[in-house]
Parts: sequence; C-alpha cells; structure tokens
Amino acid sequence: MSEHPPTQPLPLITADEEAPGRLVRPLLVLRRWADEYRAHRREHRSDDGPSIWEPIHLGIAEDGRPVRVPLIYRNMLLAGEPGAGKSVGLNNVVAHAALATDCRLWLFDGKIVELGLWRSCADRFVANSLDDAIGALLDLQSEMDQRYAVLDDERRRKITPADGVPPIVVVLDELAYFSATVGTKREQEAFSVLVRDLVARGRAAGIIVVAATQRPSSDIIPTSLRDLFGYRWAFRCTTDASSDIVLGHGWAARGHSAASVAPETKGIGFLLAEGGVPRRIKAAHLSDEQVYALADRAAMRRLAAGIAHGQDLDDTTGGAA
Ligand SMILES: Nc1ncnc2c1ncn2[C@@H]1O[C@H](COP(=O)(O)OP(=O)(O)OP(=O)(O)O)[C@@H](O)[C@H]1O
Repeated sequence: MSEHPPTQPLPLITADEEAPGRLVRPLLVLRRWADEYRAHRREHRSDDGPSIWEPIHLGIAEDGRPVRVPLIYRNMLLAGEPGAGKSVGLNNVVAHAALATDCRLWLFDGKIVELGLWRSCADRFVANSLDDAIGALLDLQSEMDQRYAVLDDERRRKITPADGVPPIVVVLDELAYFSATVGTKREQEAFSVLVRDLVARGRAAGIIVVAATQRPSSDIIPTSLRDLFGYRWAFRCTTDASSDIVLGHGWAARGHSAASVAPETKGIGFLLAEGGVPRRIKAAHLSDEQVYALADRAAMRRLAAGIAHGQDLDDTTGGAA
C-alpha cells in the first residue's frame, strides 16, 4: 500500500472574509485530512492482489478466528462425502491461486463443471480424459525435474520468490475419477504413480498439489499417499474410519472425527495442518456469482500480467532455466 503523502498544513484560520480570523473547528480539519487521504488512496491504490507466497484464507475456526495457511512448499488433500462442502473449500484455494499472478494454475476436473468456472484462468485445463491427465502430469513431472536440475547446479534446495520461477498450483478434482473410474487399470496406475511422485517431490520445486475426493477410502487415499500431504482437510465423512483415512489413524478415537459433523451443517470440516491437532473449521463460502466475478477478474489480471491461458510455460517463465 502506498504511504500517505506529506500532509499539506491546513489553515486553522478561515479565509472567510465575513468572519476573518475565525478558528476552523478541529472536526472540519480532520474531515479534510480524511478526504485528502481517501483521494490519495483512490489515486495510488495498489492492486497487487494476493501472492502464492502468502497464506491462503480458508475459513473460520471455532473461536471465530480466520484460518489462513501458507500453501507454498506444501500439498493439500480435501475429502468428504458428496455434498459436504469440498468444492466450496477448494474454491478458496483456487480463487487465491487464480488471483495470484505469481503462480501458474493447472486444473484437472473429471466432472468438468466444478473447476470449469476457473478454466479461463488455467494454464492447462484437463477435463474428463485420463489420457490428457496422464500427459499433463508427465509435463509437470518433466518441469519438476528441470527445476531440480537447475537447483542442483546452483547447489540450492528449493525455489524462492527471488528466482522468478513461478510456483505451479495443481488442482485435482475428483481424484477417484482418474485413479479408479475411467481407463484401464494400467492407465489408472500410471496416473496414481505420477500424482504420488509430484506430491512426494514437487514441493521444493514449487509444485503444489491440491487434491480432492468424495471417496475417503483406502483404495483412493492409501496411507502412503495420504501421509505425503502436509494439509488434510476432512469434510463430513460417514464413519470414523473414513475420517481417519483422511486425517490419519487414531484421530477419531481422540475426538477429532469428521463423522461428528452433522449432515446439515455444510462446509464444516477438520483441518490437520503439518503435524498439529485437527481443527474444526468452517470453509469460507463463495457463491457461484462471486466465483464467476472472481474468475473473470483473475483472468483479466492474468492477461494483463502476460500469463494468460494458452501461453506456454517456457515462453513466459523461462521454465527453470
Ligand atoms: N462453507 C459453506 N458455507 C455455506 N454453505 C456451504 C458451505 N459449503 C457447502 N455449502 C453448501 O453445500 C452445497 C454442497 O457443497 P459442495 O458442492 O462444496 O459439496 P461437495 O463436497 O463438493 O460435493 P460433491 O462431492 O458432490 O462435489 C453447496 O452448494 C452449498 O450450498
């Protein structure tokens, strides 16, 4: 935000010829200062928008405090029964990433319409083709490997904002569609192996995986994959066992179960952040109208920043080189 300009000294004596020398009332002085400040803000308003290096607002905790988490160098898993509020929760993450012109956005949506609202902001949008999904993940894997090669050359461990190499936010909704529903077993396995590799190795290269599923079962979220996610957000689950599949074994027995969320209380979930204790939070709700408005705004910002949809990763960022 720009600073307040040097304030011009305001005359404390009116120039009113009919009452020369009358003191200006302090309230009027304050009002004029406020007007001057507002005008300055309007003129110099900084519209930098959010950054992917800043925490993302997810909702509010039980104590009424906002819940904001940094996503950079981390991954997030969202799971819960159909209609529990995952898409609404996911929209908070996508909105932040879309508005942040310092990251790229790759969206995978087997259902097409959930993330489809953000399509104009995405560098790559994969709909219901497993073939396309595998192709896109292979491209991400090779981008990740290139970035690591550069980091290795420079004897560094991870990318930083100073590098100018944009983090890539990869959003996968619905995970089970690609890993268990369409395609052959072999293709599903190829998809799962690539996702696991990105989640396991992508963080330091700035590749952030955010995956959502309405099937919190061990075939979709095996423990070995679940444990790679620094953030796990369990929306209402039907059983303690499925809540544990998302959050980790034993949390339900300790009183942290997403099965305790009443079916009618949409948007409530348990967020486990980096080895802490799961917190019960309510996701911030963006209506469809708000999502459309934000998506349009984000697309314009991306266009203005020269990173609009369709531009090749290497054209605009230089890749990792
Ligand atoms: N945080 C919230 N605040 C208010 N209402 C919410 C919230 N989250 C969800 N809802 C309501 O619940 C409905 C279902 O939410 P949402 O579409 O996010 O569920 P979902 O878990 O993604 O479902 P599915 O798995 O079927 O896609 C929303 O349309 C909205 O009306």
